[in-house]
Parts: sequence; structure tokens; C-alpha cells
Amino acid sequence: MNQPLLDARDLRVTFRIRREGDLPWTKPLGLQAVSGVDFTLAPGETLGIVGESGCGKSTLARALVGLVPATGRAVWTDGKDLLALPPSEFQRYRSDIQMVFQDPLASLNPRMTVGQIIAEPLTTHHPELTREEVKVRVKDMMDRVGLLPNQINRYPHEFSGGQCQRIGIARALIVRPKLVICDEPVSALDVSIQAQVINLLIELQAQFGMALIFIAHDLSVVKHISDRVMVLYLGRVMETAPTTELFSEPQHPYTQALLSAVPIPDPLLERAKRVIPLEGELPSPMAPPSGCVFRTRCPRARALCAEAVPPLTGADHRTACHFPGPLTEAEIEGALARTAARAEAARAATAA
Ligand SMILES: Nc1ncnc2c1ncn2[C@@H]1O[C@H](COP(=O)(O)OP(=O)(O)OP(=O)(O)O)[C@@H](O)[C@H]1O
Repeated sequence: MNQPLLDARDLRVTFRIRREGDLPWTKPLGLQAVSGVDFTLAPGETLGIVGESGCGKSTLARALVGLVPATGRAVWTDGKDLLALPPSEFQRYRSDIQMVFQDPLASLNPRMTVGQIIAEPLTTHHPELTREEVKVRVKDMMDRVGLLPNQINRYPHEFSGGQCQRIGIARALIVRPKLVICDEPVSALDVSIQAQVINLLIELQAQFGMALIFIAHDLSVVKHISDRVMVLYLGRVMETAPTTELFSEPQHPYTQALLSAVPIPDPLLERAKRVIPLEGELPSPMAPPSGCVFRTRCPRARALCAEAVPPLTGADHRTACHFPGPLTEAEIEGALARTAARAEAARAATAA
């Protein structure tokens, strides 16, 4: 890769948690939401981030735009470590890194007109622009995202969810950022609208050349839009690879389980496919398992997995697993049998 746009090393975010009933002097517990995440993003590249709810996707995104404090390094293309910058200097980079949020309506100020909402980052970062210049750019941006420029004086509640997300995208792109972080940008939208918004992002990326970090639950959406995918589990990277390779040759048992749950559009294939179960519950991030954090739900876990943290190894396709590779029939059968036995035991306990 030529000069990366962003080189993130050992990113960590720890929340201090107070439980109900804790006395004021009780030491808060640490919840490591992001734990030693490394990735590199090239200019114009799209990195998809996937993983179950609570695995740290949003926290990682928020750390990159300074919304939550993080440690580690996030080196921008000019060599500056964004995490080491004082807030005043970090603000200068905020026009280069914009964010699109999940809930389009909630993320827009209801008391501002669409024109004011879209113009805000522009006037913040370019106070030298005249009102007329700002208006011209806002109308141009509205047109590019498929909004009618004559809707500039309307308010967010007058728009549908999909249109609100277009407003959010226009607001993010008006300052021509080098990176847009999209945190579940379509999950709150109707399925019919989701594809339109995704295709809009792809079109705008072709026009402006910005890189995207695209966070989503839906793996088919991630597959469609991403050049690379990073799989997170309990705040750690389990696997990262170019998209086609990750989907065709997943090496980590967790990635294999996630992919096995993706619906196949052909009903016959869908009925015949085997879903690899994720055994048991997601452990608490406040007390993650020793060694490999995925081991308590892994069909292949062995003694070593409890003893040593697997390093993320590989060049372009990287996996954090002591025993990577496709799960065998016997391993999947074992996981299915254990899952069925657990369900039976839970049923019996409820009936008793
Ligand atoms: N402000 C906060 N204070 C304390 N804990 C937090 C805070 N924000 C997130 N967490 C915890 O950090 C962990 C990661 O949460 P995060 O929202 O980043 O996950 P996620 O993968 O984005 O989940 P989802 O897909 O549901 O949005 C979770 O255990 C969550 O409860």
C-alpha cells in the first residue's frame, strides 16, 4: 500500500463503570470496549467493520472522531497521531473525518432547516466563505444526494427516514472529507430504501474519492460496499482480509459462524445450508475469557486457547486464532449437539 490515509495501532477504549449501589469511593470497574485494534486504511478504500452487538464497532468509530477518549495511535496521512493532538489542533482534522450516524432523524437538529444543518460544518471549517457561496455549495450538495435544492428551508421532520439520511450524508460530505465513518447508516431504514442509500454512498465515493469505514450488522451490505472487512469480537480483531477472500475463505471460527448465518436468496440453498451455532452467551466485556476471548463459544477451542492470546498473524489476510482454518463436519456437529443439549437443559429447568 502507498502512504496510508490512516494507520491505527493498538487502539483501546476503556469505560469506567459504576454499578447500582456502589459507594462513591468504590473503585469503578473497567470495561474494555476496544482492545488493541490495529488496521490500516488506504485513501479511497472502504473498510467494513462487522461483529455482534456490543463488540465495540460504534466505540471504535467514536474514538476515531474524538467522541470518546482512546489510547494507542491513529496516524493520519500527514504523520500526525490524531490521538495525541490537543483538542484545538484535533478540530482542524475534523473536517477531514466526518461521520454518518445510524438514526437519521435523531442525528439532525430539529430546530434547524436542512440548509442550516448541511451548511454547519462548512461554516465552522471555512468561515471565510460568504453566505451566498455557502448557499451555492449546500444546494449543489443537496442535488448530489438526491434532495431537491428548493427544499433548503424545510425542517428534518418534513422528510422521510431515507431523505434524512441523505441530509446526514450531505452534511458529512459538504466539507469534502478524506474519510467518512458510517455507523450503521442504513439499519434504521426500510429494506427498500437501504439499497438506495448504499448505492448513493458508492456513487459519491466514486465522485469524491473519500475513504469509508462502514459499520453494519448486515454482512451482505458490508460485502457489497467494502474492499476489506474487519471482524470484531469483544473489542478485539478476530480476522481482517480483502472482502472476497474473507467471504470465500474465512479462517477464524467466529467469522465462519457469522457468515453461516447470512441468508441465501435461493430458498432451496437456504434450507440446505448449515448454520454454525455460536455456543452459549456473549461473555461480559468486564470479565472477558482468558487467552482467546472467543474460546468459550468456539467449536474448536483447545487447552492452548485458554492459556495464550492468539496474535493477529498474516500479511493481507490476518487471523487471530491458534487453530485457524475451515471447521470440520465433526466440529460443527459437536457445536450443534452441545447447543441442543443446552437448550434442552434450559427447557427442563424452566419446566421444573
Ligand atoms: N458510554 C459508555 N459507557 C459504558 N459502556 C459503554 C458505553 N458505550 C458503549 N459501552 C459498552 O461498550 C461495549 C461496546 O459497545 P458498542 O456500542 O461500541 O458496540 P457495538 O458493536 O457498536 O454494538 P451495536 O451493534 O449494538 O451498536 C458494550 O459492552 C457497551 O455496553
